[in-house]
Amino acid sequence: MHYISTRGNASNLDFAGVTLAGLASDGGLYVPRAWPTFTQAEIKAMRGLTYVDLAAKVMAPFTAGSLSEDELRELCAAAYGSFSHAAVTPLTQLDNQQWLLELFHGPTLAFKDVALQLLGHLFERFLSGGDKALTIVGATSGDTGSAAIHAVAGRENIEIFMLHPHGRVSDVQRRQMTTVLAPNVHNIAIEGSFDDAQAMVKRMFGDSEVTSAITLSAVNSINWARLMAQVVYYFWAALQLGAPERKVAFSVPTGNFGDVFAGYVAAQMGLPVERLIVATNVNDILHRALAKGDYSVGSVTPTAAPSMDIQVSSNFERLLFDLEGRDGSATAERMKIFEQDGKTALTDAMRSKAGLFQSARADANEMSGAMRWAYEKCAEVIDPHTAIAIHAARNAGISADVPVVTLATAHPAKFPDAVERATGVRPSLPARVGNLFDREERFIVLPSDYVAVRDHVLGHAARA
Ligand SMILES: Cc1ncc(COP(=O)(O)O)c(C=O)c1O
Ligand SMILES: N[C@@H](CCOP(=O)(O)O)C(=O)O
Repeated sequence: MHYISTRGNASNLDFAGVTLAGLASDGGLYVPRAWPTFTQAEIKAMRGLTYVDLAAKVMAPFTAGSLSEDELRELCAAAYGSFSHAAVTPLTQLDNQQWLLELFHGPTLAFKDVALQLLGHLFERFLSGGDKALTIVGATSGDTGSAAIHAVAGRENIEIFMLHPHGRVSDVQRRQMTTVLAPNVHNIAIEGSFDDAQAMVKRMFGDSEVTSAITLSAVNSINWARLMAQVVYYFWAALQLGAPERKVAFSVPTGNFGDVFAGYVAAQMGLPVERLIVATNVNDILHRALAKGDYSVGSVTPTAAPSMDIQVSSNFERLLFDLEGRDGSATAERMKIFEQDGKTALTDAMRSKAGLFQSARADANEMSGAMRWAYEKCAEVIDPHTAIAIHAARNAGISADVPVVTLATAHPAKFPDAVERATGVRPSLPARVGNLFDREERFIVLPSDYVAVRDHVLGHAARA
């Protein structure tokens, strides 16, 4: 399998290459040269597989040339062995139509673990025996940070720098990062927003002072391997609900557009998907883009679903590339205008090509209402991000015979205050997380200034 950049001006790489590279050298994101597909018979034959076996089967076409299906299965077994539920990502029924896909049974209680536990093993495999030392730089609005840190803490030849917006993540989210005291972990609180942090991370990949000195890699969903691992659970859920004979709709709490893009990839591979519902909070740039063609950056409003307080969604570029007919120059031009002006308009033709997507926005009351509905009518305590997608799922007008699966992206105990306000229930942290509030924290605060952050990274980076 070969990978190309969405901006058409970087070397093509194999799977090992894109995993280590993270972002393409032209600023674009790597995508497979063509979407691999399964026949309906092949999908039917996946029924009944364990999560690990299914993961190896679904991902094998993407790793071909770098890892065999057997090698991949071994890595998946190691990655998913750390999950607290035997089903890895269990499916729970809410009512006659609504289902929850619980993605929070990994070590840090969010869907990020599904991909990042595997990515830790992939890094180790691709670095082993060589003399490369990797410097990972990532941005987090709360969940990627701890999942990535837990995946690489203490690993040899890797230093990780994680940027989070100072004071804008929950206490649990911050402590899940800052109480990991392994010497290769560097937490940086930025006096700015997640978008500021993400922009600095991307800028480092194009900065020759950085790239000539150290080998950079990414743990955010700009790294293709992240998305690849997230495709699996769409197959997992749909197969249990009757695929490939029956279509399934998914409702996805969305910020950086990675999780829902993984659903789009599953559909490109042949999974019968009825609809992908892109659910946003009041930071609704993606809702405006899909509903009206207006992809324009506004200012970020802090919400009780802080992981989705995002304006510039990295993976939307991967969709734009497909909507532009996989034309790298056209995508590069569009992204250049977007980076300059903070806006770009989707044509009607592009919007109609994106017809699999439907979008919705939930405000604070709608989010709380969905938490209350889940608790009072279905006896489920859900987190604020999941609630946004539940609100969208219940109001999407999907035909009653189509199951709707909401991706439950975080454990409610990550956001106890918001959950308690809505339901009266204060969820407690699972024992496996330990007592975060008794542990020492370590992080530094830096201004939202690219040079200050870059110099800090260069001063502490991994060197072979
Ligand atoms: C709990 C939670 N839900 C939803 C999202 C949004 O996912 P994505 O950025 O893949 O759109 C995030 C952040 O990524 C998150 O941490
Ligand atoms: N919500 C995310 C933001 C980063 O998203 P990613 O999927 O691109 O890593 C977070 O929790 O950090």
